[in-house]
Amino acid sequence: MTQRVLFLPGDGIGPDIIEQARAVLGHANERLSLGLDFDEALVGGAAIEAAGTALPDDTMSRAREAGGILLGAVGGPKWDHLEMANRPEKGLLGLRSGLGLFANLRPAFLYPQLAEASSLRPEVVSGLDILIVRELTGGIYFGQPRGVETLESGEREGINTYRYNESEIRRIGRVAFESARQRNGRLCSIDKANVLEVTALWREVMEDLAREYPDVELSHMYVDNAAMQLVRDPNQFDVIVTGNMFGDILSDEAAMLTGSIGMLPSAALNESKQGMYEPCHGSAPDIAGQDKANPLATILSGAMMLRYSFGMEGAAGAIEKAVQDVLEQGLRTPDIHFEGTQLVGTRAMGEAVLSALDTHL
Ligand SMILES: NC(=O)c1ccc[n+]([C@@H]2O[C@H](COP(=O)([O-])OP(=O)(O)OC[C@H]3O[C@@H](n4cnc5c(N)ncnc54)[C@H](O)[C@@H]3O)[C@@H](O)[C@H]2O)c1
Ligand SMILES: CC(C)[C@H](C(=O)O)[C@@H](O)C(=O)O
Ligand SMILES: [Mg+2]
Repeated sequence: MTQRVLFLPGDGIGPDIIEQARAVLGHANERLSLGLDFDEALVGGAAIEAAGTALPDDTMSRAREAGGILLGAVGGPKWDHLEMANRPEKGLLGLRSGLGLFANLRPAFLYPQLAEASSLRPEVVSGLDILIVRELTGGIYFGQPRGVETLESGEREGINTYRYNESEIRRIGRVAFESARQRNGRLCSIDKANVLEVTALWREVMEDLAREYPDVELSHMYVDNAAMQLVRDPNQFDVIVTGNMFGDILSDEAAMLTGSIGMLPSAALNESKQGMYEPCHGSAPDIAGQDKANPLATILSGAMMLRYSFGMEGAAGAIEKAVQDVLEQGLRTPDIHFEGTQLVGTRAMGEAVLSALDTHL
């Protein structure tokens, strides 16, 4: 059976890193006869330039047809104005909500070879393996009303609304409890229940769900403390579940524990496990087109796609082992480079993964 993969390179370093991930997936596809069929479409600033909108209908319909989507990154100073880009119905947010991709899995895993690149001391971060489960289609990103209004005084007021209903909380909670069950049985729900009603409800629903998962140990933590605990003693966490905005912020923080934002892959899944996969970082306009971006988060996102959307565990594992090999060889893009390792560019890193892959297929 043929499986359609849609590549959405997007903006900035997006095309640089997607080129490498596409080559790696293409190689695995050929060698293992995976039956993947590749498609590509425009999103973000590239789509605004070509079609006048960040999420053209053509892209959306091809996204609906794809079994898995691999996105590079979107955005840049020219397009970040809210009217153009990150509206609930446009660009990346439009893709996420249009496809119902509510469950965002962001694994922060420290490859032992990168301990010295971590922002934390090796002994504090050694063995790090955390899964952040972020709700992705609700919360303050999507709540209505929103906008900027002019008050009677003539002054303007910006409005966003933080809301979650019980079923939204329950369905992301289930994903998190199930993940914790398959891992080490520990789940920490992160909220601001001492201040925000919506997250007090979040906590109540998580407590309710915990009764169905007696084998999972549920704890709760306020988000400010969690931000601190992540850099004090990150190994206390196994699975974390949290809302859209807290998850966005905490996952960038967790990325630095693994060495770089360029190491953190992600999966965004809907109820039928259709998925969009992307590195957690952005379009990095400061290094775009300079052969400096780390392509590993994107390549690892490709591996997550093979695993979650297509059930191709063998091929996914082989890509992950190939990434481990190139790190073992000492190859490093600038973001994870340290003394005694070999500085390489985006292309050389991608090519090295591709060569290493052969030994695992
Ligand atoms: N999922 C996405 O597409 C996504 C995510 C975050 C930000 N953005 C967008 O990206 C643009 C830039 O945002 P930003 O600067 O806040 O965040 P960013 O993640 O693009 O960059 C932050 C810093 O991390 C570095 N960096 C990011 N990815 C890297 C990689 N793979 N290898 C090496 N270094 C890397 C950048 O060079 C920069 O110094 C904005 O338009 C923003 O809206 C998009
Ligand atoms: C670009 C932006 C809309 C996005 C988010 O906030 O979800 C990004 O930061 C991410 O982490 O994927
Ligand atoms: Mg983010």
